[in-house]
Amino acid sequence: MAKPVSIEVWNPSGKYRVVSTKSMPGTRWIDLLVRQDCRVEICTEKKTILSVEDIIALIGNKCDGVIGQLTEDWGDTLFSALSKAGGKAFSNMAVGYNNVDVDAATKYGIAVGNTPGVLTETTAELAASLSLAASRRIVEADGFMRAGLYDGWLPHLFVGNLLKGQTVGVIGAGRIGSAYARMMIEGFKMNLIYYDLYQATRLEKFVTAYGQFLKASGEQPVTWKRASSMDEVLQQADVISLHPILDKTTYHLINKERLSKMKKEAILINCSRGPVVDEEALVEHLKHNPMFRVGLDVFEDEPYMKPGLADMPNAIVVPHIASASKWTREGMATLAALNVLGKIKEYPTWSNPNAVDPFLDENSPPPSACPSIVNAKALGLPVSKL
Ligand SMILES: NC(=O)c1ccc[n+]([C@@H]2O[C@H](COP(=O)([O-])OP(=O)(O)OC[C@H]3O[C@@H](n4cnc5c(N)ncnc54)[C@H](O)[C@@H]3O)[C@@H](O)[C@H]2O)c1
Ligand SMILES: O=C(O)[C@H](O)CO
Repeated sequence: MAKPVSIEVWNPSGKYRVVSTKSMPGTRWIDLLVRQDCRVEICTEKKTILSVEDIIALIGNKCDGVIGQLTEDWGDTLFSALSKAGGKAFSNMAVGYNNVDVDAATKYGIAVGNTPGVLTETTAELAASLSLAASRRIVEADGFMRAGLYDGWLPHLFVGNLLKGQTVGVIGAGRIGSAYARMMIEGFKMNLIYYDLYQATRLEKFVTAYGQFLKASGEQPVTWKRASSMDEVLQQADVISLHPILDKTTYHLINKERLSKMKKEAILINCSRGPVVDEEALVEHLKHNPMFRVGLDVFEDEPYMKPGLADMPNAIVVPHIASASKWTREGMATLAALNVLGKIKEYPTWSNPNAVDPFLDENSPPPSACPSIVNAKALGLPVSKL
């Protein structure tokens, strides 16, 4: 028998039971659920990653919907348990949902929500921060200062790379990849080369217009190129940032062979998902190429790092914090709660999950719609006309 899991309860007499596997930032998400007659149960277990068994215990015999986290394994077992408990909806508090078996959810008629849009700029800002930190060796230099090693200015001390005029490579030019590209182009006047399965038309138009503006101001214009293969990006770019989804096509997209195609002094940034990079091959590459640098927010076996990575001075590592701004995390909690609430209330799905601002305005009630349901089509859910 599954052991009991500790919880905090809001609105005990609410008609619909909604479980959140973690405490989430802000209180708006709780208020919105409570106002619509939900009893909200928040798991208060101390351990960071809940097991399938823990979550089954949380779901119990009657549960209308669950808000879960990207660290949890939402497969057939959990969707079967949720369906038996009368559940209709699950939402990840994340845009990525590689931890969710969407087909299994669809089989049980359960909607799967995610939280796009609200974290686009925040995640892109961390990728940009890592790009700067790696190119100017900020973390190494900080450690040097704190160790009391600085004894005066020297011409060779922590010499890094100038970004201006160099080429930024983006692999996966979707929402976040495009926002990152704009930051690097507008901020540092870098040229763009990108690879995606689809054409990033808006991004191309932006770079063209910005290039014309620079030219008209007597400056060197920036340029863009859509690469016909990923290797073209790897060979030509000075800074490469990875922003695809994680699926079978992107698993170990960056491996030993592909690393060897990159420039010796290139910078690689990963704020997508850890398994997009073969981390063992990366550690070897870092060892043999001291001027090659990486900035990593995500890891292949989170929360662990592959042996040797933490010892590499040419690696900057942060613990999956790319979306960690207060506004964004509160917004993610709101979108996840509204996905679950909307399905319970049989609201239609929002027509454009990239335009979620109306759900985030704290001064007005959110639209009566589910902000983003990834299996809406498969479930035949209606689309909002709002
Ligand atoms: N580190 C973090 O905290 C953090 C935060 C947000 C998102 N993410 C990750 O970033 C991912 C992207 O988010 P998004 O909102 O930009 O999604 P998105 O769907 O807008 O963009 C993903 C892009 O990847 C492209 N793509 C898919 N397969 C590809 C392939 N084989 N080769 C090249 N491109 C491919 C798609 O065409 C799409 O343009 C999420 O799925 C998530 O895993 C991480
Ligand atoms: O996919 C996501 O949303 C991130 O990994 C966490 O913000």
